[in-house]
Amino acid sequence: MTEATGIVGEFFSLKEGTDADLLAMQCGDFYEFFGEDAELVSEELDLKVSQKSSHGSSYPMAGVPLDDLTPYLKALVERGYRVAVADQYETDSGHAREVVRVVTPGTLLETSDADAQYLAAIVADSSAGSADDPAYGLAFADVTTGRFLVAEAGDADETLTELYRFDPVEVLPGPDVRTDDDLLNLVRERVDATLTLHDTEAFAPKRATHAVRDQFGGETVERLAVDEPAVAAAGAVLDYVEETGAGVLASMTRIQAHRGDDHVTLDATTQRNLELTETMQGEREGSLFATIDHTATSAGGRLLKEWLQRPRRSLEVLERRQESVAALSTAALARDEIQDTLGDAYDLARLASKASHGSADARDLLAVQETLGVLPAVADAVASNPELADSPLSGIVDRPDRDAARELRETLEEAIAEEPPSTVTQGELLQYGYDDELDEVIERHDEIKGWLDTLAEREKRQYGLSHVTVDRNKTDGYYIQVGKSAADGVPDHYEQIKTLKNSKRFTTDELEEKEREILRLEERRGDLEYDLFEELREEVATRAELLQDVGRTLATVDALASLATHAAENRWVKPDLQRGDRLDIDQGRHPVVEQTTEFVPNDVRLGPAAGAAGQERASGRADEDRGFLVVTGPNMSGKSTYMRQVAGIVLLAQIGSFVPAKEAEIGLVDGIFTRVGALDELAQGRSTFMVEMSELSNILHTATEESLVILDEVGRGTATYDGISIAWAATEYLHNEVKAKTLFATHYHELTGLAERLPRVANVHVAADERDGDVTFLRTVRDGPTDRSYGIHVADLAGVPDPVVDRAQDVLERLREEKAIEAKGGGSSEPVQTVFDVSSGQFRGPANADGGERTNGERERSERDPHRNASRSEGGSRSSSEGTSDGGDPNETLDPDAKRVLEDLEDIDVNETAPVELLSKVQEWKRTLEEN
Ligand SMILES: Nc1ncnc2c1ncn2[C@@H]1O[C@H](COP(=O)(O)OP(=O)(O)OP(=O)(O)O)[C@@H](O)[C@H]1O
Repeated sequence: MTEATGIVGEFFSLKEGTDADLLAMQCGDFYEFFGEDAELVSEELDLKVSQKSSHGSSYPMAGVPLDDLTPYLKALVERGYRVAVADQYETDSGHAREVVRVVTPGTLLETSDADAQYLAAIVADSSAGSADDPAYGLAFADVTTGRFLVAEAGDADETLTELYRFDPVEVLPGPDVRTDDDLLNLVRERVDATLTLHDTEAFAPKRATHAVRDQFGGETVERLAVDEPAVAAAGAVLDYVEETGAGVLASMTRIQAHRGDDHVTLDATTQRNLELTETMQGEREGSLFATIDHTATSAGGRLLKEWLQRPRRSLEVLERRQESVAALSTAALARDEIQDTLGDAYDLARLASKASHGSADARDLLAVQETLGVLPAVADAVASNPELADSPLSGIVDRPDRDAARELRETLEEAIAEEPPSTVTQGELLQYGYDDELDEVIERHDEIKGWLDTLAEREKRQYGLSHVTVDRNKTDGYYIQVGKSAADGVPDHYEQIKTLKNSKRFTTDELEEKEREILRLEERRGDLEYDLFEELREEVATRAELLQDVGRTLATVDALASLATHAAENRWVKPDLQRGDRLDIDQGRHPVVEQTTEFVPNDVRLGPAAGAAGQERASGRADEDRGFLVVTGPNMSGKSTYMRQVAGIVLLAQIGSFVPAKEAEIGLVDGIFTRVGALDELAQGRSTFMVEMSELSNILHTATEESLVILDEVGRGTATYDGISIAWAATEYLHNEVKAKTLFATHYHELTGLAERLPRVANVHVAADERDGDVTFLRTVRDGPTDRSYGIHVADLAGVPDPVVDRAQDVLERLREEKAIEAKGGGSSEPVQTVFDVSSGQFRGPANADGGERTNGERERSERDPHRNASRSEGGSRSSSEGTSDGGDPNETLDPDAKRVLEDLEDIDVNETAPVELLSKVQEWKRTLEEN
């Protein structure tokens, strides 16, 4: 195919010169795809394929009109393709074509998504970190807004954390990273980004440093104070943006270092577990962000999301935000007014990028003008409310150069027409009075237009004609149309051009001359306006930094007003932020669950007691220093919700938000770490236990004394004894070595004993009430451990058939009575594991585990109440009601499926089976019983 000549040959040779997946080549008024590209595009976008013959061969061809390329490009890039665009231009000898741009996920400007669209680069730093786990330098650029950041990560985990936080759409791995399959696989797994191999030389430190200096100024590298790999990553990103021809370098006006130290560490797992921006099921609805987002603008929403993903550690920064939120939450009317005003604002940072790229049209500049006008309106609203005027908001609205913003707004106001068209080549973009030459053209144009508008009237009067109209169309140009009845009476100088059913069309020399002039003027006006508009657009592009400043200010006010709205509408309070270890939340609630549930508030207290009388709430012991809470309670009681609520409140406090509580004192944390159930990973085919342990390992390595750690059922991915041992050891380590504030929910009641041994460990439990076999969840957290798990009750609630529930109850009671786990061998001081032989209902010691004499447990199963099953049979399943009223062996009367389930149940060794496995067993039994 590559031997094709002519236009197809040109296509293939241009395609060969680019590493893009697809090429769209301009051919006159169309962009065409040929060969395989045509087939692929037609499949993806439902385009019609035709055949193009070229020198005896035929090639598939698909095309889109010139002006329609953008939506097709967008759709292809969003499907992960990189698309090269070749434009046609005139030469002395005809046409030539050249690739002017490669559009990729990270360089697509035409996005309709409000989220940031980061392009990232990762460079390994083998001089730092260990040889097999080096440090990394990272750069993130959002071409749609011009935002540019560099960051450093100590190891691969931190790299993934940053990637997850910025959620890039395209990643450029540096030369060393390309060969690191483990890291690349993790990147692929964690972020939904296209991986692009960009020219290795662009990552070379010298070249990259040059690029960074050229773009951001001579002192940049020193100012950023980051190591070479981060600069290399930034340089590679700049090079890539330039090479792909996105043309937005002008809007990249600033580079900032994103420092982990300024932010709360939130590893990728924690961001996911806390459902910050999407739920575990991947839905936006139900996430913390969706719950608290009341922003009026897309830039405000983007900023609020960024705050959630990057909570702060600086008390000063947070207190400033809090003060603004506090002022806005009480000044309800002013807040409404500000939010209304913000409703008129457009996304200035994105408009600045479009102006730099040269794709902004007159409506975009009008949007810039209108949005610049929002700033003084917001500033006035702030100034005229004493509470807001006294808050840090006054400083925020004064931060951009307000005079420069006003001047640019006035320039645009004088220039842009009130309702400009979306095309920029056909005039009517600019106002009268903006340019003398243009004014002359407009005046002359208006004059002729006036002459044309009154021509019909004049002709009627002068020649006594009725039914005369003057109009214009593409084929006839301007014409005088006369009704049939009057058409015979037209003067001689009328020249007939067309006969219609009820009328005739004429022209005159004078009309033709005016037509020529008006066409000439229109063309002149189009050219002149385009030139003037381009100058104006360039002027706007040079003010990119100002636009970004104003955009950021409006977004900040929007995000703060959103926090204030949520606080006011949901009775949230301002937390008292402090340095130190205290965490004292009075009647806290879960920020998301409280929206849909009658929520029972709960207290939490961790860290040193204040000693004041008021601190006796949660524990009743004001003097203790508790740093580690073991949270027990029945299944479904609310343990996870309680712990997530604590993490959520701390996180909200550290973005400057109010929190769902009656009162809260919060010692700032440097990181929030969570490890919660990993059932979701099972679906991805990873070992649950392996995932659980690597997450635990990460926490034990990374958390510090100032961190908050949430562990939900660590150890349940393995057999009970292993699980308990791991949970026990992890608790000791977190308590003694790491000293992080920790909440640990567990079903291992053995762990509650740790409170006796470790001074800062305390037990709390989520209470449930059991009366006559019915369990009521109270959702209240109380001090002390719980004694039971009520798991069987939950199995019952979930619809597990009665015989299974009853049998489980039976086994449980026996285990309790016989204290199986605590049993000791006869006379020996060594603990001996005892096996409960479910078929005989007896306990056996290890020596005779194969069926010998029993050493523990005297009571025979037959001694037990044989009617137990019958007592639950009312309304129960068929097998239970058939079974047990005659006092014989209940199993005898069961059908074969139910028997098989019971046999299975008997075979299973509860202590040596992972809970997850048990759960799937129960599901299998349930299915078997339901099917018959
Ligand atoms: N304080 C509360 N007020 C009202 N509803 C609550 C409260 N806490 C939890 N719930 C609700 O109770 C249900 C169970 O909560 P959760 O999942 O936290 O229980 P759990 O004890 O962690 O369960 P398991 O041990 O089975 O994992 C959820 O539907 C939750 O919305």
